Amino acid sequence: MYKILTLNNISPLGLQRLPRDKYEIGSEISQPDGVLLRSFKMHDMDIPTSVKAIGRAGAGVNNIPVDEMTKRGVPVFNAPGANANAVKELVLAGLLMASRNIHGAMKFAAGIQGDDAAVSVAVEAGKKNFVGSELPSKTLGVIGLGAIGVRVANAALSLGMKVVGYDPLISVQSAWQLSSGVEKAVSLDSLFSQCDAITVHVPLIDATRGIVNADRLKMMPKGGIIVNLARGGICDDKAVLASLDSGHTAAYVIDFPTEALMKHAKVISFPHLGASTNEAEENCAVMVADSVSGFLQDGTVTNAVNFPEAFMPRNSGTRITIANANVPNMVGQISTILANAGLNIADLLNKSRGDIAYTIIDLDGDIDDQTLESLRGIKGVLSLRKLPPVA
Ligand SMILES: NC(=O)C1=CN([C@@H]2O[C@H](COP(=O)(O)OP(=O)(O)OC[C@H]3O[C@@H](n4cnc5c(N)ncnc54)[C@H](O)[C@@H]3O)[C@@H](O)[C@H]2O)C=CC1
Ligand SMILES: O=C(O)C(=O)COP(=O)(O)O
Repeated sequence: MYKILTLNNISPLGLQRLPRDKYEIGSEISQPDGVLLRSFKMHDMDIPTSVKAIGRAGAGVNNIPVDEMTKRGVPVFNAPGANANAVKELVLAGLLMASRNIHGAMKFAAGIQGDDAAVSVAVEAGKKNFVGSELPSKTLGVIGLGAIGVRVANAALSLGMKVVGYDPLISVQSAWQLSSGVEKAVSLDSLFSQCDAITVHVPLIDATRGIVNADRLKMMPKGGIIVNLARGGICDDKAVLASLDSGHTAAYVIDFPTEALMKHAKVISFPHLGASTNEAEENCAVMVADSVSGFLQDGTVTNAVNFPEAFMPRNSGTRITIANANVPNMVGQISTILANAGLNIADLLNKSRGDIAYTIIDLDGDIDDQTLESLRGIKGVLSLRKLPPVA
């Protein structure tokens, strides 16, 4: 029986992938084998040593101590692209709300009092205060061309916008999906100087913290729009507020409001709603439940942010999986210990990613505790699991 601790509500469709005869799931589980979560902040949590896998039903993993888990040999899975369409749609909504002054106009309409005739007079008199502008002929800058950024860039093109993208680390898959109509910015400064609206779709990491700052906001033409549905901290909020107050920036759309942002008339605040659609919640939960169960039951690795992809079909024997430092002669030491124990390797897969390597070994026979301890004792081994033969 595997024990799964949930730290947020996870869509039932995802939890159904973990059958009750094999999984005990709950928010109060002690000594869990796996953890499923969304935005719960795990940094201050004492993560039990029983945890073998963590599954983030979403994209961003800045709420998880990934480096610490890597040192423990614990994979952290996420759900790449599973909520990207949901975020894209809210970005477009935010862009339209800002460019058509919908936020202020709705507040005005909701505040009108009187009978139908009075309402009609107020509507016709008041609408001139909310004149907006249309998207075609405007230039959108997209920072980060991953699952979300590519979808936003392609959608903005189809709405008639000129689109400029910036992502020095763009993946081959994203490059394939990106419309050829999206122009490449040579630098962030160049992107800011040519864009009427800018949207960020990068993870919050040291390199991206504060990339939208006072100097860059000044490079934008007057009346610009900033959209941040990625993470608080990617934009320097104080600088954005100052730019809104000076009249240089027209609107700031944010999915991570703060007290100061929420009070500001030119800020459109959403309550971290980007991924909150039924479809995205289901997609994320299913994807990450499959990854976590694949790892717990078979030691396979799909969509981990800190482990190499690793899949080897299961034969009927005992399987061992080992995460270790990516240094020479680890497989040599492992196979020597197995050979000395008289164990034949039926199949073996060894993959590496950065500082970590991961090995799956199917054995012809069973492995005893002493041999497992010898393997654990190899310098550089971070975690080792023995998976019973498939029934
Ligand atoms: N508001 C919400 O509910 C949601 C927010 N997000 C946020 O959006 C972020 C992006 O999500 P996805 O597009 O799914 O991730 P992704 O991993 O597919 O794309 C991120 C892109 O950022 C690029 N990048 C990394 N560092 C960069 C840098 N310094 N400059 C420019 N580009 C850089 C990467 O090369 C990659 O192409 C997530 O990390 C998360 O923080 C994601 C989903 C929902
Ligand atoms: O996937 C992400 O990065 C998100 O920010 C979504 O967060 P949530 O799952 O809605 O708490």
